[in-house]
This record gives sequence, structure tokens and C-alpha cells, in this order.
Amino acid sequence: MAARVLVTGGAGYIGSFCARALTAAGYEVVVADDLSSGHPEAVDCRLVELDLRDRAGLGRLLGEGFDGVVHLAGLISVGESFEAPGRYVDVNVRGSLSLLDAMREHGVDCLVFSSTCALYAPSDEALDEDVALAPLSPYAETKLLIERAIELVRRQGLRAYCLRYFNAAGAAADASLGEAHAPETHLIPIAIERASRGQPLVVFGDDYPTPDGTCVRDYVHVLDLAEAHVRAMERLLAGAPGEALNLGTGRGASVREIAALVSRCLGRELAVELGPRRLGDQPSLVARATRASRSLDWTPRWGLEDIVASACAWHRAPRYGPGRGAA
Ligand SMILES: NC(=O)c1ccc[n+]([C@@H]2O[C@H](COP(=O)([O-])OP(=O)(O)OC[C@H]3O[C@@H](n4cnc5c(N)ncnc54)[C@H](O)[C@@H]3O)[C@@H](O)[C@H]2O)c1
Ligand SMILES: O=c1ccn([C@@H]2O[C@H](COP(=O)(O)OP(=O)(O)O[C@H]3O[C@H](CO)[C@@H](O)[C@H](O)[C@H]3O)[C@@H](O)[C@H]2O)c(=O)[nH]1
Repeated sequence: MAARVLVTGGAGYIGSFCARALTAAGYEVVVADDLSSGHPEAVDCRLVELDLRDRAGLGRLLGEGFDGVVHLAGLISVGESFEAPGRYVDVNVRGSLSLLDAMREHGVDCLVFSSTCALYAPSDEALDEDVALAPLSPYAETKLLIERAIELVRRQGLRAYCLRYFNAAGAAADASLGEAHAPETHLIPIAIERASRGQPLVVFGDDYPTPDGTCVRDYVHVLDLAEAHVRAMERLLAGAPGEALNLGTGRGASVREIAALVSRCLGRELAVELGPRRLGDQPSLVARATRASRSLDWTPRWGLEDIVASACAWHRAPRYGPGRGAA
């Protein structure tokens, strides 16, 4: 019988790719999502509309019997988290504690959790998992709190991977799934949107200690991220204890480099306008992902050009628009 996996946040951007990849790998997948920003059209398995903070509802769902959980549900914006820190604690931390509690009650002891590279203290070097943790934003603080809670619950038998993604980007090769946040805060979709409308991209600061003064990020294809989740779940179900792992490519790209790539890919000029720094931004976040490569036998298959090309193709004909929570 196929192992059953619950994917929280599976109607969202990364979650919809994970749910699809897990289904393709032979798992029976159920998505739980409150659709606050997710898209029912992005889900091709059973979708249960549920807020993770609804502990009773979660208990009923997990009581159906699951072998593992991939937990992506939550609020995701570094900038917004400064305006609404309490909401970030409530949704991200309380939602995750509710999930951990329901998993314990129903004997589900395999968890793959979406964490972030934004946990790391600023550094000029590529980041491995042993770099000191010093989150700069309330968003990243909530992820650290959840990682710590997971570490504590390990003592009660939980096995878990905390996957620290760098910057997720890109779309499905056939443009059937892609990124559709509203409002969009992520650089690549914003740059594509601005170029398409003939509007300038606002660069948040150009006085960072990086080669061209703009922030450097490690963009990793969402298809590669989804594959890492499948491998992590496989290993947990085979008895692995799990650990914290970076998921990135090791290649950094500045905001200006992304603007140039998008412009080339669309064959349209993208003007760049200087704006102020954005609160909570790290100058540079680039992965050393050798541990994931060793533990999950995972190496990214897609590069930055593939990421931008697939995101541009998705933008030309998105299959779904802004979610229910759109501003
Ligand atoms: N996008 C990135 O680059 C990136 C990088 C690092 C980590 N992450 C993490 O990956 C996860 C997924 O990110 P994404 O970009 O796909 O975001 P997303 O907003 O597209 O997906 C999040 C999903 O969670 C759902 N959700 C929110 N609150 C919920 C709640 N209380 N109960 C049930 N469902 C709820 C939303 O409706 C949405 O479908 C998040 O946890 C995010 O912090 C993302
Ligand atoms: O209009 C824009 C949008 C973004 N940026 C810059 O582009 C870079 C990337 O920004 P963004 O795409 O918003 O990603 P991050 O702020 O790095 O955050 C993402 O990546 C983190 C990991 O790095 C995750 O934890 C977060 O959930 C996810 O939103 C940053 O330097 C931004 O300042 C601009 O200059 N102009």
C-alpha cells in the first residue's frame, strides 16, 4: 500500500510542486491548506481546507492515518513580518505547534519542514549548516522557533528534516504550475512583471558589501526543491533521524544580475531605479549544500537561466491568478 503523506500549504507555490512530486513518486498525498494565499487549481490530489491552528480539525484529519507530513504552510514575507510580527508568531509558530501536537497524538513521526537560509548570521562566505544562527527578521525568528520546537520533540520520537531553502524560483517546464503570490514580493516575478509593463524595477539598496552593491541571493529551482522533499520523506520512512539541511545551488546572483537576465530572456529593456534598503535584508545568502548532497544524494539539476526562462514562460500564460487572500 502507498505511504500516505500530508502536505500542509500544498496549495501554495512550493507546496504544489512538492505534492505533485510526491504523487509522482508513488505516495498517496493529501493537501491541507487554508487557501489564505494558496490556489485550489494548483492541487491535483485531495485538498482539505483547514487552518493549522484549528487543532481539532487537524486531529480529525491526522486521525485518518498518515505516515508522514511535509509542512510548508505559513506566512512567508520578510518585509511584512516587521509590520505584523504577532501575526507571524500566531500563524507560523502556533500553527506548527498545533501540527506537532496533532502528529504526536496520532503517532505520525516523520516530518519535513520548510525552513530558511534567513536564519543565518550575515557572512561573506557560502553558508553551511554550522554557521551561527542570528535571524534578522520576525519571519526568520519564527522559523528558528519552529526548528527549536522540532528539536525538542525529537526526544519523543519525532524524525525530521528541516530544509533550509535559499530563494525558491522558477516554474514547471510545461508552465502548468508557477508562482502567483498577491501581492508579489519576490524579485524574479516582480522583475518579469515590470519588464512586461515597461516599468522600472526598484532595487532595494545598492550600497551593500557585494560586488555591485546590490543584494546577492542563491536562486534554486522549485523543481529541485520538490525533489529534495521526496528524497527526505523516503529517508525518514526508511528510519533516518533527519537533520537540518541547506537547499541551494552555491551560485549567488545580485539583484542587478537578475534584472539583466530577465531583460535578456524577455527581449525587453528593464530599467532599474534605486530605492531604499528593505528592512531585514541580508547582503548575501549563498549556500554550501554539500550536506544535502551527501545525505539526500541531491544536487540541483537546474541553473539560473532555466529558472528565469521557466518563470518568464509561466508569466506569459499563468494557469491561475492571485489567491483568495489577494490584496
Ligand atoms: N519562497 C521562498 O523562497 C522560500 C524560501 C525559504 C522558505 N520558504 C518557506 O516555504 C514555505 C512555502 O513557501 P511558498 O513560497 O510556497 O509560500 P506560499 O504562500 O505560496 O504557500 C504557503 C501556503 O500556506 C497556506 N497557509 C498559510 N497559512 C496557513 C494556515 N494557518 N493553515 C493552513 N495553510 C496556511 C497558504 O494558503 C499557502 O497556500 C513557507 O513555509 C516559506 O516560509 C519559502
Ligand atoms: O522589488 C524588489 C524585490 C526584491 N528585491 C531584492 O531582491 C532580493 C531577493 O528578494 P526576495 O525575492 O523578496 O527574497 P528574500 O527577501 O531573499 O526572501 C525569500 O527568500 C528567503 C530565503 O532567502 C525566504 O526565507 C523567504 O521566505 C523568501 O521570501 C532582496 O535583496 C530584495 O531586497 C529588490 O531589490 N526589489
